[in-house]
Amino acid sequence: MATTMQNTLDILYGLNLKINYEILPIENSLDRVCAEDIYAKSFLPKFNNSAMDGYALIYEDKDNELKVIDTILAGDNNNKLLEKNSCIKIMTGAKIPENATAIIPKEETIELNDNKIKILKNIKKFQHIRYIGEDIQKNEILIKKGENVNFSKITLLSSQGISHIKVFKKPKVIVFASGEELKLHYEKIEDYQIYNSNTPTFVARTKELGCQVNFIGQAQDNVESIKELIQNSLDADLIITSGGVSVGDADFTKESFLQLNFETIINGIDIKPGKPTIFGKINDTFILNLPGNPLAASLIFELFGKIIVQKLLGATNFYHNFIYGKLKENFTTKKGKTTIIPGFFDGEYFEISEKRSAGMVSTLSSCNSMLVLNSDVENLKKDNLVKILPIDWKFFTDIKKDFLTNE
Ligand SMILES: Nc1nc2c(c(=O)[nH]1)N[C@H]1C(S)=C(S)[C@@H](COP(=O)(O)OP(=O)(O)OC[C@H]3O[C@@H](n4cnc5c(N)ncnc54)[C@H](O)[C@@H]3O)O[C@H]1N2
Ligand code: MOO
Repeated sequence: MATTMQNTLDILYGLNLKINYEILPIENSLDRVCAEDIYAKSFLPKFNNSAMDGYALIYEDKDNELKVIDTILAGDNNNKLLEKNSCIKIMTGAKIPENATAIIPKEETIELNDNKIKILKNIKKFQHIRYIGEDIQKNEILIKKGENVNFSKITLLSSQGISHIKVFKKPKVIVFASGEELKLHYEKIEDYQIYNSNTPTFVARTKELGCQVNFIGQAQDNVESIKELIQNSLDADLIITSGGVSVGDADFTKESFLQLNFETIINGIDIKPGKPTIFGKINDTFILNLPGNPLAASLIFELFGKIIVQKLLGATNFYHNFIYGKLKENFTTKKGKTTIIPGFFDGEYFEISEKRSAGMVSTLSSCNSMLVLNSDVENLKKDNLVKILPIDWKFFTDIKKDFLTNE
């Protein structure tokens, strides 16, 4: 019996996986998931320092002529103290004298004779001083186990002199398809044959999502051929196949997996498109059998497969998130089934794709997101707020927009 969408999500959200880690230099850990909690080794700044090129002084002396008694450059270990009515010339980033209580930028002073300066502007106590620990406190958590390592985490790590971290190993994914009518894109085809677009699609998609992906060719539509590919893939964390899961005379995928002790976790999902989806495992290898229809396969992967990948990556943020947008046009559908609707979100409006037939291949190249409609939805009105799930979320546009926020 088919599993509801909600139960399918809960099963996937609840998958309990043991994922192995490796230790990498931080330069090579980009887009990996951190496998340990990482704490700050020291305060940042490590010492009180100047935010400006100028002079360090004792605030109370601000109205007097100040004698310049020394110069401190960034990187100097100069422990000289200020005396009454003195100042020390200081550079941005340099350690300030222990008794300094303000920094005056150079351009807000005039140089007098006798190596003296005078302050030209009002100043505030403690101005332009960057205090120890105001950026990062010693022992503060920098990256939590399960968080993605992106450029900003590299900033944290390098600022702390952390050179190597534990990250989860990239999930190993193997993708193949079955179907006598299918040929790979580098093969010659007859007019009655079809290019296999699903395999390259999921090789690309899982690579984009951070997996290590292997391509092992394509099965013929018979049990022995499919079994050979499966047996060759059981060192993977996840096998993704498409096609051959329905009830047709040449649908052998299910049978082949069952002969290899496939443990079924989900056998059909109550959703449109993509109902014939199967999910299960053989030993420690998860297997996602997507429907052959290309759009159905991709939408099911975006809604469910991506959660499996997030979990295999070791990420703790594996729940779907959404943003609200307005529906661009009125929309009517047949109720009774949870439905995945692809479309394009321009930052304000979600426009439902007109091409939504499960067998299409062209739809997603002009979509960046999707809606999931509850089974009781029949009519959605223009301007209704809808919950939009991103697919492709590098959020740029080909239209020049004013993005400034005004009061
Ligand atoms: N009598 C029924 N027929 C069908 C049902 C049903 O419930 N009863 N379900 C339909 C639904 S829904 C779907 S989805 C498909 C699922 O079929 P399969 O997963 O068995 O896939 P195939 O039959 O092999 O192929 C379906 C379709 O997709 C094309 N295809 C397959 N693989 C690829 C690929 N790698 N790249 C590009 N295109 C592919 C294939 O040529 C077919 O057109 O079953 C319905 N039928
Ligand atoms: O559900 Mo099928 O997945 O319509 O193509």
